[in-house]
Amino acid sequence: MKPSVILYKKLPDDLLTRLESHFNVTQLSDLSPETVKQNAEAFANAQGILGSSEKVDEALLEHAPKLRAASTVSVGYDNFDVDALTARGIALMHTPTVLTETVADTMMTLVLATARRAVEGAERVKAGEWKGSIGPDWFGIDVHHKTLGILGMGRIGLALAQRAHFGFSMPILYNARRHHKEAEERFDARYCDLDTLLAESDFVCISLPLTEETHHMIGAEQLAKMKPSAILINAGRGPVIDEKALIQALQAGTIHAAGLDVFEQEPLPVDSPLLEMPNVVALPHIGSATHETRYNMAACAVDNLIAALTGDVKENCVNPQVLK
Ligand SMILES: NC(=O)C1=CN([C@@H]2O[C@H](COP(=O)(O)OP(=O)(O)OC[C@H]3O[C@@H](n4cnc5c(N)ncnc54)[C@H](OP(=O)(O)O)[C@@H]3O)[C@@H](O)[C@H]2O)C=CC1
Ligand SMILES: O=CC(=O)O
Repeated sequence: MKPSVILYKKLPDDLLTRLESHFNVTQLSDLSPETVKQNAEAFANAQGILGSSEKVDEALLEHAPKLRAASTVSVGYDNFDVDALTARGIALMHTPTVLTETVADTMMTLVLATARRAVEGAERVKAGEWKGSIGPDWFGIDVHHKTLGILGMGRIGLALAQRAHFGFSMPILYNARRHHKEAEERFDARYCDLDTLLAESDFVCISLPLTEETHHMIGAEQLAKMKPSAILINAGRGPVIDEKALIQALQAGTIHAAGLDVFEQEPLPVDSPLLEMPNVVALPHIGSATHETRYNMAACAVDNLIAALTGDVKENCVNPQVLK
C-alpha cells in the first residue's frame, strides 16, 4: 500500500500526478486547528506533509504520530519547530538553490526602485502630475559605484553580490557568522562587523534567515548607525528588523528609504504607517514569485518528499541527523 501524505498547498497538475503516483494524497487548504480536527484520520495516518507558510509545531505533530517527513516549498523554515521534528525523527526538507537567483533579482529590484524612486515616480505619472520637464523634486540617487552592504552572505547574498559587483560596479561589504572566500575572491567583498557595515554602506541588504539570533538584529540602535542617506533593503524575514523602530527612523529621517519584501506581520496591515511613506517600497513577499521559480520550488519539494519517504535523501535536508 502507498504511504499516506497530506498536501496543504496547491500544486501544478503534473506535479500532483507525480505525488499521487507515489502516495495516497489528502489535499487540505491549510493546517489550522479546525482543518486538523476535521481530518483527524488523515493526520493519524500521514507519513509525510507538503506545503508552505503554515506553522508546524509540537501541537500539530501530536496529531500525526506516523509522520516521517515534512517538505516545505520554501528555503526558509522558521515556521517549523525543527527541534520538535528532530526529536520525533522527522526529516525536514526544503528548497534551497532553485530560488536563489530570482530572490537576488528581487533584492536588486528593491535597490533600484528605492534609489531611483521608480514606484513613486510611476504613481505620480498615473496621478497626472507629470506636466513638464521634471525638476530635482523627482530625482533619485545613483546606484552604480555606491557601497552595498550584505547581511547574510549565503546563497542569496552571494547572488546579490554578483549582480552588484559585475552589473553596477559596487564595492561590497558583508557580514555573516563566518568569512566567505568565494565572495571575497570573485566579488572583492570585504568582511566587516555589523557596526562597520551599517556605518559605511549606502545600501544595507538583508538576506538572513529568521532565528533567535537574528530576531530584531536591526533595531533603533543599529538604524542610528546607518548614514542618513542610506537605504535599507529586507528580503530575509520581517522580524529581523524591529519594524516599529524602522518606522520611527524613516519618520525622523534617520535613514533615507526602505525597500521591503517581508514584514513582521504578513500580509502587511493596511493601516501600517509604512504604506503612507513615499520613500518606502513595500512588496507582498514576492522574492521567489515568478512562474518558473515557483514551479521549480514545487517540483523540488515533491522530489524531496519522495526521497525522504523512500530513504533516498541526497540533499535539501535541514536535519540530516534523523536519517542515520
Ligand atoms: N523574500 C523571499 O521571498 C525569500 C526570503 N528568503 C529568506 O532568505 C533567507 C536566506 O536564504 P539563503 O541565502 O538561501 O540561506 P543561506 O543559509 O544560504 O544563507 C544565510 C546566511 O545568513 C547568515 N546568518 C545566519 N545567522 C546569522 C547570524 N546570527 N549572524 C550573521 N549571519 C547569519 C549565514 O551565515 P554563515 O554563512 O556564516 O553561516 C549565511 O551567510 C532564508 O532563510 C529566508 O528567510 C529566501 C527565499 C525567498
Ligand atoms: O520566503 C520564501 C522562502 O522560500 O523562504
